Amino acid sequence: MSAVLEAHGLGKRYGRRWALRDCTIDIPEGHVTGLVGPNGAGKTTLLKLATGLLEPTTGGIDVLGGRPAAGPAQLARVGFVAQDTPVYAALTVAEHLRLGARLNPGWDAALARDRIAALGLDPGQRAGRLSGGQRAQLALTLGLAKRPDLLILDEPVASLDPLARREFLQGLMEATAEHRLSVVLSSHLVSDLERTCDYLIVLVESRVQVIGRTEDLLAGHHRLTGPRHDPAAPLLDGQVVSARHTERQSTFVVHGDLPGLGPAWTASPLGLEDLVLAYMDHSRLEAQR
Ligand SMILES: Nc1ncnc2c1ncn2[C@@H]1O[C@H](COP(=O)(O)OP(=O)(O)OP(=O)(O)O)[C@@H](O)[C@H]1O
Repeated sequence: MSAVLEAHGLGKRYGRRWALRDCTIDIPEGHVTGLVGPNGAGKTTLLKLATGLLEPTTGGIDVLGGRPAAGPAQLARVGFVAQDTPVYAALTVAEHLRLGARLNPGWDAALARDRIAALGLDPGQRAGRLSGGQRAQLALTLGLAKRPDLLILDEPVASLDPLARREFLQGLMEATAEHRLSVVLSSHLVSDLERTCDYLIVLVESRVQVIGRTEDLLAGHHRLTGPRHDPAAPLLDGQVVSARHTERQSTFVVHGDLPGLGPAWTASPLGLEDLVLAYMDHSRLEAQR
């Protein structure tokens, strides 16, 4: 299966500060990939490198087997909805669709029209008068009607209320199921991605912490809980993602095969949010510095 996005040793520096470092990524086609990380982690930088809006300082990145924005054919295959869902405030919804038709060779006019109708948007309404959620939906419609092979969305739901968020992500999932489409979607909220994404990248402090299919990641991580300072504590060489201790108890998030556990220890599965939080754990990041 070919990669929609492949990066090796990718880095981007602004002045003396690295926004992205040593980034090695391989995303196979056909996935909805969640790019998760706190504010300032480097998510937008990675997405801009993928769309050719930025040039790498180190390493390289291929998108759909070619250099980002290498030419008209490559540009037509990648859709990008930037942060804050940019639309033209003075143009109406219908004018946006006409502009999309003029700018994109593979424009699917029926898809755009039907989606706008299904959303109940008034074609004569100026985009500046739409709500944040409606603007996001308009921007998503423009991205989908371009009929790209890869759609890149930078924090598309950040400004939406929970209901609008759910509707937006639902619309995105339906669209990806209907048209053969890979999606990379950034967010700093894991709960948004739990239902939507089947591939995950956790990016913290400019570095990729973990990447893979969500079901493999969830199957390959456990929470271990047991007594603190236990001489019979499990051997966890190199497996610990995060460690928390109270006076009496230790809790570890570990990856890989479960070690042998003494009777005082329990292992339990992790949810996606716990997994992401473990990789964001501050003490883990301290150790990387
Ligand atoms: N044009 C720029 N000039 C200098 N530094 C920048 C520039 N753009 C981003 N940075 C820095 O690079 C780092 C990564 O920024 P980036 O926007 O990629 O993060 P992010 O994960 O998308 O954050 P957010 O969730 O807040 O959007 C930050 O420390 C940011 O301050």
